[in-house]
This record gives sequence, structure tokens and C-alpha cells, in this order.
Amino acid sequence: MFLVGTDTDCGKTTLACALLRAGADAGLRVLPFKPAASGPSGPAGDPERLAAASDLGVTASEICPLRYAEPLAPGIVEDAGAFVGGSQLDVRRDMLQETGSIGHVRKTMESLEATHRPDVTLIEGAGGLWVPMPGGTWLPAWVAGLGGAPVVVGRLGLGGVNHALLTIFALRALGLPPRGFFLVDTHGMPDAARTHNPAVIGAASGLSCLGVMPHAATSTSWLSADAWTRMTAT
Ligand SMILES: Nc1ncnc2c1ncn2[C@@H]1O[C@H](COP(=O)(O)OP(=O)(O)OP(=O)(O)O)[C@@H](O)[C@H]1O
Ligand SMILES: C[C@H](N)[C@H](N)CCCCCC(=O)O
Ligand SMILES: [Mg+2]
Repeated sequence: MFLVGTDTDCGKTTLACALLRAGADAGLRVLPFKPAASGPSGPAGDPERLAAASDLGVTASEICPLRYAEPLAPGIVEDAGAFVGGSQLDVRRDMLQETGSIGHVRKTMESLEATHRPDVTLIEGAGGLWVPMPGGTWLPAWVAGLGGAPVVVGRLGLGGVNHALLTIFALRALGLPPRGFFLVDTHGMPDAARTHNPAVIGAASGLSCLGVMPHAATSTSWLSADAWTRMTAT
């Protein structure tokens, strides 16, 4: 499955780490994968956090083939020029095009899968949905090209209804319908909207809320009972 954020810092890695541990507790082999990461390496880096949360014995460099030091969109760090001065984005045609970088990363992921034989591969995107990615591509092409079922991750709180619905409806318009959504309490600030948002997003989209992850969660009791089934059903 492919965790698609509503924004950067919306809690994707934190949620993914919790899912890796919950999956292991449920007897599932869950392989983390981060196609492209940007920002400093070290224990706070996404690939390091994901590798540390996995019990499959993978390393950060194995699960993240494309790594950039600058904390910007991966495609912009690689080649900002690819995203300016060219022709306008054609959402329907160009966004779902395969390129060399996607094929190369897919082969890396498939080789890891062949080694570790996971029940599920948990792929984390970068930032939100419309993010410049390596090879002059955009993130939707990676969701399509790597083949993971999309699952939306958004921030719990005021503003989250709009962010989640924009992402869900954009994925559907691209022919990449999401399986469900998670909301993550990244800030732990009291906010009345938080009570209503999961149900409002669920009703408006017709999608299941797979869980509302509390701030500084210490258990996974917030994970809906059918979350794994919904995320991994073929
Ligand atoms: N449930 C939570 N409890 C406490 N802190 C959280 C929680 N979720 C996220 N955070 C904090 O919010 C910040 C952003 O979270 P995270 O790194 O998971 O976001 P992200 O969506 O993976 O970002 P990126 O776009 O960089 O990949 C981090 O400092 C993280 O520790
Ligand atoms: C560096 C950061 N932590 C992210 N992984 C990359 C975020 C890219 C966001 C691009 C954008 O929407 O402007
Ligand atoms: Mg992350």
C-alpha cells in the first residue's frame, strides 16, 4: 500500500512506524519502503525511522534508493529546472507516465520483496500528492508505477476536512482510488473540529476512517479492527 499525505509533516512516517509495529504484533511481515527521501540522514530521517520500526532487518539505504540532503521536494533537489520553464502540467496524460527513475526504484523494491517475502509492502510518499519527484515526475506517477493501493494520511484538526477531501478526490480523478484514510494528531492541541472531522470526511467521501492516531500514541488501540483487511484486500 502507498501512504499518500495531505501535506508534508502530516504524520506519514509516525503512522507508518506504528503500522509496522502493529503489523508485526499481528503476525504480518510488513516491509517499509520510501522511494525518495529528502532532508538530513540520521535517526530522525524517514528511512532510518522506518527501518528501525521494522522487524525484517532492513537498513535505511536498502529501503530508500533515492536520497537527497536538502529538505525540499525530492524532484526539486535533483533538478529544479525540470519543473520550471517547460510545458504546463497535463494531469491526465503526463502524470501517469512511467519514467526511468520509477522503473529503477520499482526494481529495487521488487528485489527487496523477493528477499524478505512480505505480506504487505508499506510505501511512504514524500510530502503531499502533487510533489515534484525525481526524473521530472510527480508523485501520482509513483503511486501508479509502484503499484501500491493508496491510503490517505491527513492531519487531525481544523483545516483537515479540506486537505483530506482534496487528496481523496484528486486520487479518484487520477484513477487511483484510495482504500481509506487515517488522521494523525501531530500537535496535540485542543481543537473542537477534531471530534467531527473523521465522520465528516468519511461521510463526504464514502471511505472508511482506518484510524485516528492520538498524539504521542503508546498503543495501537486506535487502529480500526478491519484496517489491515481494507488496506490489503486485492
Ligand atoms: N501522533 C503523533 N504524536 C506526536 N508527534 C507526532 C505525531 N505524529 C507526528 N508527529 C510529529 O510531527 C512531525 C511530522 O511527523 P512525520 O515526520 O510523521 O510527518 P511526515 O508526513 O512523515 O513528513 P514528511 O513529509 O517529511 O515525510 C514529527 O516531528 C513527528 O514527531
Ligand atoms: C523535506 C520534507 N520533509 C518532505 N519530505 C518533502 C516535502 C515536499 C513538499 C513539496 C511541496 O508541496 O511544496
Ligand atoms: Mg515522512
